[in-house]
Amino acid sequence: MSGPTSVEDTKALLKATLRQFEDFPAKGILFEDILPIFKKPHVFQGLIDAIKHQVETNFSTPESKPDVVVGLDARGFLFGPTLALQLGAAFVPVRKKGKVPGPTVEAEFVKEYGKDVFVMQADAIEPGQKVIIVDDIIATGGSAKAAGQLVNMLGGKILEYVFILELDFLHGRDQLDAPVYTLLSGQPEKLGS
Ligand SMILES: O=P(O)(O)OC[C@H]1O[C@H](OP(=O)(O)OP(=O)(O)O)[C@H](O)[C@@H]1O
Ligand SMILES: Nc1ncnc2[nH]cnc12
Ligand SMILES: [Mg+2]
Repeated sequence: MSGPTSVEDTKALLKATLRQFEDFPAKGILFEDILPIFKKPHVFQGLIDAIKHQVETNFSTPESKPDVVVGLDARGFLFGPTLALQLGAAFVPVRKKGKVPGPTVEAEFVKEYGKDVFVMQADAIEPGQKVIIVDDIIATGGSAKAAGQLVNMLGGKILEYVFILELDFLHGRDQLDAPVYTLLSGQPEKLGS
């Protein structure tokens, strides 16, 4: 079949493309592997088209259109820049500590299997710019919350958070200060359940 794929078809394709690995990177974690998406151009294209459609539907006027897509180091970098180009928006990376020169802002966070520090260049976002924050997965929400804190520190206005997959039993979205859009949700609460 050729031509554009519907959002429902894209969700089914994404679900069929993700892989799970038990006990990675730590015992008890069921790891959701998104990398196979990028081996299949039609699945990657469907992902971008579905998110673009959602953003353009919800923020359709020139006044509401996003100025910036913020992507989270590292897996948010795999599709954030492509999405930004498609939306006619800038791309700004949130990086892990130790990689970014010049004046920066920082936020510490705890995630499903560890803790880290996110950093953004202090001139990356202008006050009042409208921002969409993207990442592959929301688990506890610690990473996305920290990214949101950085955007807020620079005076950006967060329109929404976008994820490919939500591990909904961890209720990560409850930590976030703007609407959340995810294409897929769900995961068994415990390995083997
Ligand atoms: O909702 P949370 O509990 O914060 O977890 C979600 C985050 O964890 C993973 O990143 P990770 O830093 O592990 O790896 P990456 O560098 O490959 O993106 C994932 O890509 C999300 O960014
Ligand atoms: N279970 C999981 N699989 C992949 N990435 C993750 N990031 C946080 N939890 C994750
Ligand atoms: Mg990540």
